[in-house]
Amino acid sequence: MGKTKKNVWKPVGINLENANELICFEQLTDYKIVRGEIGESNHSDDEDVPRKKQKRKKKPSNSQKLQKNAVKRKNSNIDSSVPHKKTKNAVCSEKQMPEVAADVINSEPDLEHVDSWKQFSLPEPILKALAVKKFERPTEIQKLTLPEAMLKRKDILGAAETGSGKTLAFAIPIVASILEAEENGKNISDTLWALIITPTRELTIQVGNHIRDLCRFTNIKVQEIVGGLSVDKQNRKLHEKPQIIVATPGRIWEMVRKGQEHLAEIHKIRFLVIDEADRMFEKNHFEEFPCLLERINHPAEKLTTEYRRQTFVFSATLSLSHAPPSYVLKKKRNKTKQSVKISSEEKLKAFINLLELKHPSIVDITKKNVLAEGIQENVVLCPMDEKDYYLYYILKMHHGKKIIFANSVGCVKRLHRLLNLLECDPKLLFADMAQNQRLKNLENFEKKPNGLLLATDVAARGLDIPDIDIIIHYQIPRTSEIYVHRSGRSVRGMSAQGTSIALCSPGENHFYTKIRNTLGKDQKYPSYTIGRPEIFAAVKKAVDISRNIERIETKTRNAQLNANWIEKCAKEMDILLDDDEKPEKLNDQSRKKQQLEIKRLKAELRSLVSRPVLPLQESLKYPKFETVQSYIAQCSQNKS
Ligand SMILES: Nc1ncnc2c1ncn2[C@@H]1O[C@H](COP(=O)(O)OP(=O)(O)OP(=O)(O)O)[C@@H](O)[C@H]1O
Repeated sequence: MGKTKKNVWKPVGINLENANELICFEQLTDYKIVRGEIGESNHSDDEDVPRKKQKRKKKPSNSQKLQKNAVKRKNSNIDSSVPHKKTKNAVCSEKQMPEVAADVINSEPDLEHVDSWKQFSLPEPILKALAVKKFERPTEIQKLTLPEAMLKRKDILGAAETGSGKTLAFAIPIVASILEAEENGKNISDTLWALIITPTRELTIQVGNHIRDLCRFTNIKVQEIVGGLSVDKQNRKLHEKPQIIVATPGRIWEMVRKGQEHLAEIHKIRFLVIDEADRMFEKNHFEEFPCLLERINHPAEKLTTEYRRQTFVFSATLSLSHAPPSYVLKKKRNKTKQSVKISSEEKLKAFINLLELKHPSIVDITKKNVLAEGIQENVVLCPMDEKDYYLYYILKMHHGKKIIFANSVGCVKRLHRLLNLLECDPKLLFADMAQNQRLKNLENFEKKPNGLLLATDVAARGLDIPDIDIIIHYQIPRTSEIYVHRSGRSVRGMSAQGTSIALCSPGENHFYTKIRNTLGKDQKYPSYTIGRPEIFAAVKKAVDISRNIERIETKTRNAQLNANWIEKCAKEMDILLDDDEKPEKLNDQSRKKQQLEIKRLKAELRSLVSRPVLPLQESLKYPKFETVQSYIAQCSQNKS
């Protein structure tokens, strides 16, 4: 809701006999929506104006946008209070970092704050970058990985909860190794040194930015290579010969296959990182990934000790063990006549064999329940067709940033239409969307304190967006891994808290039970409570109206599409349709009637959704239900 100005409240005549806890109903008239910090409405006309103006401006290219984002991130992290002193390693030319250079070069981060990193003998530019980020001490996974990777030069299989800092655990050894090689007089400024593979484009860009942050006091070049953006532009970027490439498997393989010059010696990379490794090795996904691995591990190119490569394999669910899917189970049972459950050790062994790793260090600090500490879990058990009520209720009752996950694109699209009608301003993210739209939606979501993202599992892994309060599983995910990763979008870095709410219909109950079993939880479901039944009733009404509008609009749209298709086919085949073959179309009168009905429903809906659900100034950060309860108690005291 926006803040209101010039409010005029007018009593509304409604029968309140059965609404015990309801205080009153009023209609707000003569108001003006002012964009506020909490819950901006997408219905407001104010929002459209600058957008239209922006359209006229020449749009920046995608790569410009990405670069701008990277710069924005850099600037937001820079502590400019202390003067800068150039050091041997930190030869950062102003030409290379034009926009950040001024701040960075004039500031000398205080290395006292990063004392606890000094045990790893990190090069000074890395310590400075950590100081700028205010990362005072390593996280657990970093503490355990760095000595193995940097001092013992081991391959690593790393498993730690979501949001625990795995990116730096593999990035620091790479950057340190480049700096060390330079220090030893090697000219490797144009050498492809490390390749990092991640499963999604957004994650690739995020990891690229993260590493660029780490390299801000160096000359190291980092480049992202992802599908969906121009191949030519990315080709040009590779002509700059980046030392670190972060990529999705499909696009990088395409470029390797086509003989891209900088990738010609990909078998000589010193570091290979497979982030979200369990996802990368999933059957029928990333078909190009085995080809890429084969090229990197080409037997004819057996490397001398000089080129010994280190491989880092990371994921929050790397060692999560559970029974395979039922269809695999059935097949195996027929053969072995016994139940098969892959153990954590077997799973890790499979990665070691697939990647041909020799004596890797296994750093597995996942806890029994795998989920990140600080995530509060809840479940709503409800019939399928009531999920929309609970969803909207949760959105209305709790402030903060939220992500709604669904299993299919169709479901996400339907919810998008519904939540738009309910003025929740959801941003969409699914794999088939144009890449620039995906990035734009993510950026818009990130910016808003009460942002709402509606996504498929393309957003489930790795995305590191600060301050996400609530994750809603609109549909129960089919695997425990997805549940862990989805929920893990809410608790990032040190000392964060978040909530994961699953909407579970009777038909999904066995999936939910299986997830709980795999994650070692007991069978007592942590139930979500409806604190305000009267609000739930109002929410239900609004959802019903929206569904009604959505149903009418979808029906009309589908009928129109069908009619167009039949007519197009008939024209292409040069066939004249008989009257009874012609697709049914609404006549003018029916169309007008339908439009009036939609108009009426929309007006009714608007009056419902424009009213604040809770007349409290205070924001209801989940799960502070006691705030509502004490408000009700206070109101009834005032009444009596
Ligand atoms: N030592 C540190 N101190 C404070 N914050 C840190 C530290 N290391 C990393 N972070 C921050 O923690 C957040 C999560 O880090 P990162 O994205 O690497 O987690 P992750 O373990 O890879 O999570 P996921 O499994 O979900 O991909 C990031 O915002 C990162 O900047």
